[in-house]
Amino acid sequence: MCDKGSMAQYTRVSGFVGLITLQNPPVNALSAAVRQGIVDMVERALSDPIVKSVVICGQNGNFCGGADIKEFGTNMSGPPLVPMIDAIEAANKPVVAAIEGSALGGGLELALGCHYRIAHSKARLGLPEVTLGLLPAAGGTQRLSRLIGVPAALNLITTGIHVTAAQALQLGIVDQVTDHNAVEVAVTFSLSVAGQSMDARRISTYPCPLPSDFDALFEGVMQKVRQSARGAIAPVACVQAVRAAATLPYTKGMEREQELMATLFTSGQARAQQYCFFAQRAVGRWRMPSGARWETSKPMPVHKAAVIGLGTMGRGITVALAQTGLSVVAVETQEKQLMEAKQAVSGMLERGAKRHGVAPMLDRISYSQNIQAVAEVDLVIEAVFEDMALKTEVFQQLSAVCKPGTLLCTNTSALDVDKLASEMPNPELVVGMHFFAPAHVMKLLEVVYGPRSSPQAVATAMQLGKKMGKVSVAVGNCRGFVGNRMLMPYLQQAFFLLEEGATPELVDRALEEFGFPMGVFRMSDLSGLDIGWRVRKRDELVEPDMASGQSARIRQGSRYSPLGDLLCEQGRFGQKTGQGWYRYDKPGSRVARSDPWLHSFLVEYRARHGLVPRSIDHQEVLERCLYALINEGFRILEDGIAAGPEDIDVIYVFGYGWPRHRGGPMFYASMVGLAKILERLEHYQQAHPDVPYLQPSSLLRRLVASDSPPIHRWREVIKKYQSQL
Ligand SMILES: CC/C=C\C/C=C/C(=O)SCCNC(=O)CCNC(=O)[C@H](O)C(C)(C)COP(=O)(O)OP(=O)(O)OC[C@H]1O[C@@H](n2cnc3c(N)ncnc32)[C@H](O)[C@@H]1OP(=O)(O)O
Repeated sequence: MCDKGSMAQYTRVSGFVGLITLQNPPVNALSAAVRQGIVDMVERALSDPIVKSVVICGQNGNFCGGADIKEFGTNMSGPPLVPMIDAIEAANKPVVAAIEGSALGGGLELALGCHYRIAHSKARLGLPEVTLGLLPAAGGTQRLSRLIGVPAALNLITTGIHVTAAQALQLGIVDQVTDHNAVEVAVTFSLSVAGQSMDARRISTYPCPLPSDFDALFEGVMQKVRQSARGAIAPVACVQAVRAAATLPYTKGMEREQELMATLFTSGQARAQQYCFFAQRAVGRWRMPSGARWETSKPMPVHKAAVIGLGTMGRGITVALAQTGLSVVAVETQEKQLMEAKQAVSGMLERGAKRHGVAPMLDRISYSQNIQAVAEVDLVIEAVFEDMALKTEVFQQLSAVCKPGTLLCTNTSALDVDKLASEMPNPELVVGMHFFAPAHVMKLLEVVYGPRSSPQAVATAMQLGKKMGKVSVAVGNCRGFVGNRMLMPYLQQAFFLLEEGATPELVDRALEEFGFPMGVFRMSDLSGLDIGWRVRKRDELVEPDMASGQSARIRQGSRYSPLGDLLCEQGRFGQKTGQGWYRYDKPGSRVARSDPWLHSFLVEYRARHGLVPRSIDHQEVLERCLYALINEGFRILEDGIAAGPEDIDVIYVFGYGWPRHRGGPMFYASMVGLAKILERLEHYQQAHPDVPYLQPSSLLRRLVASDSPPIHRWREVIKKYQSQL
């Protein structure tokens, strides 16, 4: 007996069991139609005298990915989740959740309303609402706290982590884990408990186990959450909701959960985080200006890969490749460096394996000092020193050694990928794979294509990035690609602000209060001031052109601040030398302390250049640094280097610490209002006419002239703009 009409299919199985199957591919999200289906089918099962028990499962081996995120922000119709789940819990016949695939968010909340939960061993469970700027408001905060206790519930709900079935069993979230067909196991089990009272299985009736150090626990968690959330409101609301579970009766706790959710639901932060969710998925659907795109470009199979150069980046890339299960040939010509790298890579793999409870992939890697060892690999990632001549030489050797068709990737962060490709006999096989340090940890990968890169090469690098657990974004080739190119105006404005009267502390505080984990100066100290210095030297910016009679603060016709160069000349390279924009207790220390030397240096510098310091507030810091960065983002879109604003936003959220609850720079611009961004850029450009980065981009002007359409419609304007160029 079967009813296939709705988005929750009803079947009677084993004679007496009502089986309700959620049907909303790909993740069986709880859309209005699915909720209606569940309500109807539960009612039907409970009113059918033949049915003794009920099992709820999801189609295609996937229980439920939670509420339908696409419905948020629309006029939500259909039955609400809370009464639907309450009705399941109140049922007088046993209801068993058969969890395969994912039970996330509203999906897990639905399962918590059931009387029993049986999970397949490969299932994953969690309440990730916090990552969407929300909280689990279908009773999740109230039921989970009662079921597994406050500390464990706080951990799951404030971080949004997914746990494995085995972990869920240990925590007490599920009652049984099986390697067999979870639906069949659940059906058999449901019959074994048919006829029994379910009173003891209704989680909402459980008392919430209170930890002895209750106040200290909440205080500690709240402090931790506030520190790591950097202004995000959802994690704080999650703690408040769990506290309500611990201190209030269930119905009152539910009222508090709803109240907190109401504030989050309509917040700009929730919009930003939900935008990020979809943007992260949208970047996988890449397209190149040539028209080549993800659906029509088939990746090449990659079984064996090589890494050339085992410095910091090469080591991280080797680890990341080995962790995906690939065979890796790691090449380093310097013997000492090779020995050190072997040790470091083994350590990283062992630590990673321990953390994830898996075997370290040490035997996946073979080391060599000889580039000939890469002859049989399918793909090479070059990670040698950032020098064009050296990279060209390595690539030429690779072309001679590798089997035909091997993909040649460079991990350059700044050099011209197309120029490198043009030196090769097969330029179509060359792409950039720009990893971020540490490469085995950081989620972002920029896949850089030039005009000669083949769609297949891009598809292969994108797919490999995905396998490595990266968020891969395909971008065009230009100076700094997307991320570093946008960083240039941001850094430049920060330097100018120091010249005009700000301190590194003031600038960093403004940016950290905005939500960055580190302000620009603390970040520069961490990465090393010498890196930018080397680039500026290569660009011949460091030496003033006295012959031209121009000021020491003008280079190549534009305003320039030599502050960073002057610090480097003093050997102040940041944390590694114990001094940079801040001072550190010793080289390598991480705690940045205010440095009186630096403050006097700034005073002298301003006096020497006739600069009269003025008071600068946080608003000016944010507008100058962030709007200049955003302006460059518009230029990148104009140039077709990024396909859409989502690509830029994903790069900034996953690679540059842009706070997720602000959605990325381009989303932030859309929230601030494009007309306001334009007006402020024009204002600052008038005040600083010698700064080209403050000149508003034509695309920004065009968007404002087109009534500032919402961000999802920018691509149409960009397309029109580009077709008119
Ligand atoms: C009124 C509210 C009351 C109560 C609170 C309840 C709130 C919630 O439940 S909020 C939702 C909580 N759930 C999640 O956050 C889970 C989100 N999804 C995922 O983490 C993953 O999609 C997955 C682990 C479930 C599957 O991963 P994977 O197999 O890698 O697939 P994709 O991520 O690429 O997703 C495929 C496809 O499905 C879309 N999608 C996924 N989840 C949802 C969802 N909950 N609602 C709507 N759409 C969803 C996803 O966007 C992909 O489609 P596109 O490529 O077109 O974007």
